[in-house]
Amino acid sequence: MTYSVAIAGASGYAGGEVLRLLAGHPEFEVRTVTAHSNAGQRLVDVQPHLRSYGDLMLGDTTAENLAGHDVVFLALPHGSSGAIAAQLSEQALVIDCGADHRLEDEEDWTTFYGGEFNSAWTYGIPELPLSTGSQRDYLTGTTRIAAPGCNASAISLAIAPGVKAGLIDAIDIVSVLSVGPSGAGKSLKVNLLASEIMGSASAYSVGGTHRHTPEIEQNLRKAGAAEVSVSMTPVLVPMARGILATTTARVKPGVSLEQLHAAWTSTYADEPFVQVLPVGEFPRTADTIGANTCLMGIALDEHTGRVVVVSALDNLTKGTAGAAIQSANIALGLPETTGLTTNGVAP
Ligand SMILES: NC(=O)C1=CN([C@@H]2O[C@H](COP(=O)(O)OP(=O)(O)OC[C@H]3O[C@@H](n4cnc5c(N)ncnc54)[C@H](OP(=O)(O)O)[C@@H]3O)[C@@H](O)[C@H]2O)C=CC1
Ligand SMILES: CC(=O)N[C@@H](CCC(=O)OP(=O)(O)O)C(=O)O
Repeated sequence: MTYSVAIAGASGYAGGEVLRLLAGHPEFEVRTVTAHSNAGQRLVDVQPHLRSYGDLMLGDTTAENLAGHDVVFLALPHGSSGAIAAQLSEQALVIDCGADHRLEDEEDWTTFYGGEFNSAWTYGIPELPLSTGSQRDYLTGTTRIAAPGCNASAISLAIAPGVKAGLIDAIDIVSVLSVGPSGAGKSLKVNLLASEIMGSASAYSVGGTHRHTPEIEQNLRKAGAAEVSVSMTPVLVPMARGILATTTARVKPGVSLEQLHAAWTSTYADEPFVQVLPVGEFPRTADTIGANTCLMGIALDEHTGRVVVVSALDNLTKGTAGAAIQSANIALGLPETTGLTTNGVAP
């Protein structure tokens, strides 16, 4: 069966990555693409790397233009997808790449985002370990999916195995991330100019203010944490895409590196897209670019009694579009890996 697909926000980075991946998806046929300021242009003129779409035109992002498709990907700014999604058929599979449907707690939404609160949809990290099973179990047959935040994916996947196995103390999780500017989208911002970014590294959302904090804590509660607190600090670095998260947590007394490595390895043993490296090896963002993979390496800092997990992923692929397509595959009962690759581009 071929599913007809519409993509809203097709002129942006996330929408562009959905389109790049869907060009190789045998079951999905992209029929409609929409944009905002770029509506009325040819897709390829706005996204010149997407040559396979020929003369496909960008329409306006309206519920009418998105209606009548089997699958709709929304890659819109926060706060824009809630209203449009509410007008789409309940039969259509809708995947929101933005944050509008990720959080379950209205207070968290108000504190970190503000504006109208929308109810949470089925969360789109299939491999996320839950106290029983994994998030995959909830995705089959769903028609509404909230794709995850990219930093939230890198940190949640890195530390949830230790929470689930009861090997770490979830009340003191600290993560510092190196992130590329494409995570901030395509719109012009002074702090994202090449002249500001090249040759410099700068922290942002410092001091517990990053919007992904409640999303990660929500994930870790579902992994089994009774109490959880996460302190995360992203650092903007000069690489177009990619995230390298270094996440640490105190281990329970007597826990060894072998136990930690075994817990992480067994959690992801059957996962095609999450891979735990052998002891002593740590991932590079370069090996994940364009791939739907999250790679991670684990160490035990015996001096401080903390596990150190280094995880890498491409914010636009496994961090957004790849996770969205993987989750859509599961929802529709297709093989989960359809249209997705574990191979990146190198160098
Ligand atoms: N970039 C990333 O790594 C990640 C992004 N996401 C999420 O995906 C969504 C899209 O992000 P991203 O692609 O990076 O952002 P971009 O700024 O690159 O793209 C935004 C898209 O939304 C359209 N748009 C802008 N304003 C409006 C509006 N008022 N109404 C409707 N459409 C509008 C733009 O159209 P036009 O260009 O024509 O104006 C463009 O197609 C966001 O919610 C983001 O948080 C999630 C995870 C990671
Ligand atoms: C560099 C940069 O600004 N990165 C973004 C990543 C955003 C993302 O993952 O997506 P959502 O906005 O959909 O949550 C950030 O840290 O907020």
